[in-house]
Amino acid sequence: MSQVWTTPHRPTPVAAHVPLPGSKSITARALVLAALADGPSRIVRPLRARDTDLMAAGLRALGVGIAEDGPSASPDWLVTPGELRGPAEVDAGLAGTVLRFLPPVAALADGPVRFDGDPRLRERPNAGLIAALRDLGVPVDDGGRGRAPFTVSGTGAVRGGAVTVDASESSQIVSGLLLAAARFTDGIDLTLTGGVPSMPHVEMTVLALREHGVEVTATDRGWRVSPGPVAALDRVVEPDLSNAAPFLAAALVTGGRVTVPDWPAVTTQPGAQLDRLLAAMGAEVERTPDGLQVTGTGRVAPLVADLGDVGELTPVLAALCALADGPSRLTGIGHLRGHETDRLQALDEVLTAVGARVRQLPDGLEIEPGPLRPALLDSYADHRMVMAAAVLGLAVDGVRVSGPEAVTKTLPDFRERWAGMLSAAAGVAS
Ligand SMILES: O=C(O)C1=C[C@@H](OP(=O)(O)O)[C@@H](O)[C@H](O)C1
Ligand SMILES: C=C(OP(=O)(O)O)C(=O)O
Repeated sequence: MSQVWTTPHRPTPVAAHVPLPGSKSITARALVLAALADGPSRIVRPLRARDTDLMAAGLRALGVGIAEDGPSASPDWLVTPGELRGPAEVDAGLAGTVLRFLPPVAALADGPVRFDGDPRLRERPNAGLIAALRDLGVPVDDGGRGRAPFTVSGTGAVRGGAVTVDASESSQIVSGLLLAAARFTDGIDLTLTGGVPSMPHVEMTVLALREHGVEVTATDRGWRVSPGPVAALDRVVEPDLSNAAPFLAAALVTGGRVTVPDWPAVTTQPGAQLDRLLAAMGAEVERTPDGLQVTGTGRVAPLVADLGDVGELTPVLAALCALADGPSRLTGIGHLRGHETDRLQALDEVLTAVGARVRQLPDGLEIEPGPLRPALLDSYADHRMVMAAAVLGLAVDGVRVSGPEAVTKTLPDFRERWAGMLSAAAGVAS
């Protein structure tokens, strides 16, 4: 039976340092590239959460060695590439990264690999990836649905070469193809048919490939990856800046101060854009020797922004919009209808329940704050909807959310960290 979490109400300013575990997106890329590399790689401070554990399990099912090494509280992952093989089953859970990054790896395996996952995974769009794999010479049986469940029947090699890809529904389709492409006989010359959301995540993929010694060129139509070895690489994973969003938002909502340490000076993580987005919403944002420091000024300003590059920040930013002192308009995020849930619909329901007036646009939301009221909210099995509910609960006494365990997807101890932040007296909240 699903739990219900009464989110803590906080009428006084918070003051906390909130260290955060590793980035989901960097951990996922590190695992895939290490699995395809020419020798063993060490991943230090990997995110350990449902999505990344499923990525590791999927790679193990394909023949990759992944072992824990180091202190038992936060072991490294040692990844030893092996001969990729089927038959295998990959449980993608609700992880878009597993759904889109592992089929091109499975295409390199000898034998059939079946992909499936949670009921909602079966609704997440994947036709662009399946069509591209077929065009690259890889048989995929998806029963004509363009979604999971599907079976990739690799023969141990992928021809690769020129391919035209529709990645309008997810940047992960591009990332998945690029990550495996150096191991295709002819590499890949990928042409996009249209737009692609979440460009920073594609840039993260390109950077990770280059760090592994892979030649990647941006073309005027897409990207080209040269065939060749993927060099083994030891790497330390940056903290997850998207998961910093609810904690930094707490400073804004309560007029307090939150610092997230180890904030990278340069990064491709979209969460890095929280500095400008929270500043636009009224926060004072400063990089200190400690990390990124966000201070609330007592005002939450409305936001008018295209969030197409930073879609995964939307639930928390939309929660802030419901607490702002004017109407907001968030656009460029039509693809969020294919995320863990239809996030535009879910945010409409949740923000309306706490008193906002919400209008869905084809590619976004208009949010007009209203008199706030307590409500029982649904998590829609979406980790970021739980985090959004927590932000609302700071300002609205009596916000409850069902299914809070959805946070296991990327931050299993979110509720403990949230409580730690609220109980810290200008101290460390971990
Ligand atoms: O490549 C990645 O690690 C991700 C890309 C984005 O996906 P979409 O382009 O499907 O939004 C993002 O929303 C997701 O959380 C992680
Ligand atoms: C969209 C997200 O996840 P996924 O990697 O499953 O697409 C997300 O974490 O916000």
